[in-house]
Amino acid sequence: MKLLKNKLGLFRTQIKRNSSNHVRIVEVGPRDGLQNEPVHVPTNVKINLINKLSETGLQTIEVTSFVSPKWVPQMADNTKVFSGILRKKNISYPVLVPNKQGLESAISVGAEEVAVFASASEGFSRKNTNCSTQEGLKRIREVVDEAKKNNLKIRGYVSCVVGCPYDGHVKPNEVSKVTEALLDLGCYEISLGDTIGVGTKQSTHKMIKDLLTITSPEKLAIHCHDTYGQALVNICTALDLGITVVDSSVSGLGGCPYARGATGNVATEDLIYMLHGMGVETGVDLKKVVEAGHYISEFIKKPNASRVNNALYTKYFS
Ligand SMILES: CC(C)(COP(=O)([O-])OP(=O)([O-])OC[C@H]1O[C@@H](n2cnc3c(N)ncnc32)[C@H](O)[C@@H]1OP(=O)([O-])[O-])[C@@H](O)C(=O)NCCC(=O)NCCSC(=O)C[C@@](C)(O)CC(=O)[O-]
Repeated sequence: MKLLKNKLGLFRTQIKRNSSNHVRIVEVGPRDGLQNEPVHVPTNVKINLINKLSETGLQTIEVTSFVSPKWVPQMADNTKVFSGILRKKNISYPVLVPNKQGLESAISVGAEEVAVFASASEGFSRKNTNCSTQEGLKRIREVVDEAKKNNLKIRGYVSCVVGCPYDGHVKPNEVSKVTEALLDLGCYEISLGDTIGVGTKQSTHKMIKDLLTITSPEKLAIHCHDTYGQALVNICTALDLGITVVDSSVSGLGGCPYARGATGNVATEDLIYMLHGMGVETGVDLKKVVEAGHYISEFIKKPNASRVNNALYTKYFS
């Protein structure tokens, strides 16, 4: 009986996967990628990067964050960056906001979508936002109420969905509780952040399965840092469970300033290469993303963290 049930479950997942042959990529490089960059990245370089990314076919590009510049100095030029980019009609340009002060700044420059963030673990919540998860959710309620009055779209993040740099293992039901709270507040989608990239196929599967008891895969996105090289496997696990929105960072830029040692997100180039190889459409031109990734990696003088970029750049451009 159990075997039959498992087989049926797998069959349903396959149907879901086959019927959804498109993945929406949320490019987070300009925000999540650059926020932890020790080299000061000038405003015009950030603007050039975002404009290049806008030409690739990406539908969503997270531009910057309106957080305290005392906490994240690299994002202090948020208003200049947002105002300087060439915004295309068919692209959404969300910005990260932690509180009402950030929301007001975002609204003042014309942001139409904001992303709020809470942590499934207490330790990370305190280090990242100077408050408990519950206090954070209260702050988010204020942001969401105001954002709704201004007709903004609101995306939610849950950080530390499988592990926390301070508290260790995070239980799936803690992730589900915070996700449910953010959905109840009115977020249209929740991005599940493996902030320190410790997830494996098994822990990612367990976490998402728990979430699927309270919501549907259409409400979820996956956001994997690649610290342990597990990101693509974990993304495939999420796709198998019906998730069709994936966050990534051009050339694997980044990390979180409050999660020491964590590397960047899965590289957008690697994600596209994998998805296209699986026959999944993204609408994104890999060659143009490779060019954008090379541009920013050259500027910050770091080896490009995308293996696909390293393999393809000379092939495309020499
Ligand atoms: C939440 C706070 C503000 C609390 O920080 P706090 O120090 O408790 O806040 P405060 O209200 O006491 O304010 C302190 C000072 O900051 C200013 N301030 C306060 N807010 C703002 C604002 N919005 N914009 C500009 N300035 C601001 C405020 O005006 C004041 O200035 P002062 O009076 O001292 O001159 C702070 O902890 C913070 O900004 N944290 C954000 C940290 C961050 O950006 N982390 C990275 C993003 S999260 C992430 O990367 C994970 C994610 C989303 O990618 C998913 C994943 O990977 O898992």
